[in-house]
Amino acid sequence: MAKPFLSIERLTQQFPDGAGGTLTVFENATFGVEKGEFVCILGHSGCGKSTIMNILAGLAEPTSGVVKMDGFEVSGPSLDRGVVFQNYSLLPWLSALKNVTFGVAARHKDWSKTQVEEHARKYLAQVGLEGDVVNRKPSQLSGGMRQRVSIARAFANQPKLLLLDEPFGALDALTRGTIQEELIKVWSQTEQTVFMITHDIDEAILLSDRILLMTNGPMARVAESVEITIPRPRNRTEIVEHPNYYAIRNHLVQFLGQRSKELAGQPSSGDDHRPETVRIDNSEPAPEESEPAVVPTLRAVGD
Ligand SMILES: Nc1ncnc2c1ncn2[C@@H]1O[C@H](COP(=O)(O)OP(=O)(O)OP(=O)(O)O)[C@@H](O)[C@H]1O
Repeated sequence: MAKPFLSIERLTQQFPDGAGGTLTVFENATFGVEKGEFVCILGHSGCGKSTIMNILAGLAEPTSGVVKMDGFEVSGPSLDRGVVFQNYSLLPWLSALKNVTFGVAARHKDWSKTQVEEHARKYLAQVGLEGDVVNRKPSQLSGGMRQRVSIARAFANQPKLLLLDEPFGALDALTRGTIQEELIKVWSQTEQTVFMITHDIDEAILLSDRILLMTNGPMARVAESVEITIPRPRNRTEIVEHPNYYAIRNHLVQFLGQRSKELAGQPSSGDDHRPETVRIDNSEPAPEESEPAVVPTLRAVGD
């Protein structure tokens, strides 16, 4: 089988537990991400999502296991992997525009100043930042605007892999909704590969091609890969009308509310440690002469 663009193989992370022992946060995490795919990871606090993200970014080393991108092992940070954190991480002394041109100029040393600026302005405009506002410093922008600059900066650098660590976590619901749609727009125009952490189930369904589900830590693992069988383009108001929406949502809620605990600490069933693929599709006619479809038990559990 061909290797995916991004391949995470048997990643294990241990830390000292503070009492002289060892804490195994996750064990043998194994999954792939295809080129151009948008994948979200969901799991309870402490299962190791940010640790996985830091390893993918090259900011941390796993205890064991490897990450390969385009066939090469990832080690150390690189312009090929862009990261957007929750807390914006903009350079406070530079304007919004300069925060974006900074990376673009570093990546395209042969471009003229005008070329760099046009490129940066194009990405800022895609997230709704046009005109004089791009000359403001981060302290003169709202939280939502700052996060828009972070997203524009990340996409403008055109990394092979974009890592988003709860990029909307600090935003109010309305701003969050608008920026989610802007993110979809930029992503669909660039076809970049995105790996994102979120705690928001509806956000994950809206944005993802696939959602990875982690069991609770310690000894967490990536247990399921849930396909989002809802066609694009998607928008927040119409997506809930799709026949698959609540079936997928209930499956995710049930996993996070119940199965993530039940499966905690259990080793993966197969030798390859890959997550089980879950495909829920009520919009397809049932194929004839096939096994009866396994319908996941639906159970309402509060978030
Ligand atoms: N440098 C470190 N040293 C020791 N323990 C650490 C270190 N970094 C993370 N941990 C521990 O590893 C576990 C996983 O942390 P991580 O931040 O990756 O979880 P998470 O799933 O992203 O959580 P959240 O959803 O709350 O952000 C936690 O128990 C945390 O205390």
